[in-house]
Amino acid sequence: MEKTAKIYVAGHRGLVGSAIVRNLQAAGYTNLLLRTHAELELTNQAATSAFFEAERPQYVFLAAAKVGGILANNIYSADFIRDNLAIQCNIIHSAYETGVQRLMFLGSSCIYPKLAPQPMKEESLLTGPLEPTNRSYALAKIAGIEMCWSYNRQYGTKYLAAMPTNLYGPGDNYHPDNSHVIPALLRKFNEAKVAQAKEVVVWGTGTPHREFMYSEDMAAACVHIMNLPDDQYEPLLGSDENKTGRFEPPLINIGVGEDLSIKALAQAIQTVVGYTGDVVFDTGKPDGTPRKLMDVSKLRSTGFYASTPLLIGLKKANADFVRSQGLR
Ligand SMILES: NC(=O)C1=CN([C@@H]2O[C@H](COP(=O)(O)OP(=O)(O)OC[C@H]3O[C@@H](n4cnc5c(N)ncnc54)[C@H](OP(=O)(O)O)[C@@H]3O)[C@@H](O)[C@H]2O)C=CC1
Ligand SMILES: C[C@H]1O[C@H](OP(=O)(O)OP(=O)(O)OC[C@H]2O[C@@H](n3cnc4c(=O)[nH]c(N)nc43)[C@H](O)[C@@H]2O)[C@@H](O)[C@@H](O)C1=O
Repeated sequence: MEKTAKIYVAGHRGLVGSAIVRNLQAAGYTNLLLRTHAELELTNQAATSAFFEAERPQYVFLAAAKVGGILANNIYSADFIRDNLAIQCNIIHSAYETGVQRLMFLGSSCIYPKLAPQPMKEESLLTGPLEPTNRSYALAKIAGIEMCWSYNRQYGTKYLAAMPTNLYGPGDNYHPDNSHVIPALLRKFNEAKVAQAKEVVVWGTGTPHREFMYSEDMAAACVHIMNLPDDQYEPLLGSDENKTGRFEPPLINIGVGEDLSIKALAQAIQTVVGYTGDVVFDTGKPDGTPRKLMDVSKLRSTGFYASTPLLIGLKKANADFVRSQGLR
């Protein structure tokens, strides 16, 4: 991407979108196209189409989505499938109509089957049943991958679907119930520390394993991939199955390649926060997928390695939480 290229970051106030904007600005990109949710409702097809017609971005990072943790996905499953299908359908089709050069659609590691072999390779897509707690969100994301693939095949577009592992970082959603595990536990341990509470309740059995990537590393990976030269980018765009007979969607995993149990994560957050009470597990809450460790060989073959160790990232994320809540 040239430094003056017009780059639309959809969802630029979210965890990932805001990190992409900071990364692009630090690298000297001067022509970023940004719209808040209030300014542009991306589930509205006419509004999205009019925006693309008027602005004609050259590159698009599609980081706008309805996002939440295990409980929100389970409870609001209709909202998750409806909003995500609409947002991605409107953006991908408008990008095609206005000649966007490259588009990166962000999915999630939950697109892979619940019991996919570990670490999960891109080729595990559509090989088995999904985790029920987030099936509606996962199916919307799978439809987004198929949409990128179909447009690439039929229209010769260059749309790539990137599948991040679980993410965390500054500006995260710290809602007590609807957020992901790291922001939720940062809130719970900090609040318990302030209140001198006897215990903190962690959901599930503590045995599931998750892989976590710091949002700044995720943004760096997205910008790195978007900037790959054609001879490295185009092989990622999927094959034409009719010609090759190969099931090769335009898919790339983004992660760090290592995971830990939720129990070990809770202990790490407890240490970072400095909470000295007990940790108990609420086994009435869902565990979700037992393990989802990404195979990141494809990403690494492009030359990208994440640089933030989990403990450093947790300290930075905790500092953001403390600052955002005015606790210190
Ligand atoms: N966070 C994570 O752990 C993971 C995230 N991902 C994926 O990464 C991407 C970004 O996620 P993340 O940054 O965490 O999400 P956030 O919830 O932090 O941000 C999403 C952004 O999208 C905007 N948005 C949502 N709905 C609409 C809409 N209808 N019209 C316009 N804007 C809208 C939000 O604006 P507003 O807040 O104003 O509604 C917000 O700025 C998503 O595709 C997600 O699926 C994948 C794996 C893990
Ligand atoms: C990114 C990813 O995020 C979701 O899937 P998930 O990986 O299950 O994410 P999670 O962060 O919510 O939970 C991870 C684990 O942690 C446990 N856990 C403990 N205590 C809390 C807690 O207090 N809050 C939460 N949310 N989880 C907790 C929880 O029980 C689970 O075992 C989907 O949205 C999915 O669609 C998706 O894409």
